[in-house]
Amino acid sequence: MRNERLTERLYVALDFDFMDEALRMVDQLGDTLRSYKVGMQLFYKTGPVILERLHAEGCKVFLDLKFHDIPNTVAGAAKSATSLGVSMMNVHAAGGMEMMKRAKEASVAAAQATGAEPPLVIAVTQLTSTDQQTMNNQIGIPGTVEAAVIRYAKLAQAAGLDGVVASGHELPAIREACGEEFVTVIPGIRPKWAEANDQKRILTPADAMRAGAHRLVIGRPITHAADPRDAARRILEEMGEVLS
Ligand SMILES: O=c1ccn([C@@H]2O[C@H](COP(=O)(O)O)[C@@H](O)[C@H]2O)c(=O)[nH]1
Repeated sequence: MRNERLTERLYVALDFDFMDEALRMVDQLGDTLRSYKVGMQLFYKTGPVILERLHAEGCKVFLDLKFHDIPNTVAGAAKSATSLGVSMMNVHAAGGMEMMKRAKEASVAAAQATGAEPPLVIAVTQLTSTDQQTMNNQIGIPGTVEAAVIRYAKLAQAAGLDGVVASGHELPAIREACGEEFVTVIPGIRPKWAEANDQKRILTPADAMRAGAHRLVIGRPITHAADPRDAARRILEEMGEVLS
């Protein structure tokens, strides 16, 4: 996975209200980037047609709907999402072992039924917008964020999932606990020149690559930039410098 081309290791979050805006961004970025994340904001407005349009452009899609429900419902959602041809989808690790296991099994079965490559199914651990204080005092999870993330990551791995979404801060501990092959997808990425916005556990693209991230997810530093293509190029350059 680390041998993937740089452009395949950076997913741009298409957090837009309308399909036209999202497709304009894809057009603007051109061949600089071809991997996109579609989340709730856009998918709930457009439905699967946005995925068809991105696939028709030859882009890879991470469907970020963060399923969290009873195992039977999440298994059904994973089956439906797999039929949409996405290359990666996610569930909340807080849904527990059976929910995650059923999601992965349903996804593999749905892909096998059509002879398609099964998507990666990964688990969201602790959102990058939460810090220690919020986690302990509001959500009520005791201990450090890192300990909570590792607990979720080990549970996801035991459930047969392919990897996790976490912040770059926990990367070394995840690699130690779950091994090098367990996929790490890292949002909360902020180049030095970008604002943090609502993200709390942030890392620069270079630091995340140095810490061993498989894939980065970046939205606003690219999509809200005056020149998104230039922002994407600068980020890819920063990632590339670490690898060279
Ligand atoms: O812990 C998480 C899980 C998912 N996300 C998603 O990633 C992008 C980040 O966008 P930015 O504009 O770069 O902040 C966004 O779509 C989130 O839904 C996350 O940030 N943290």
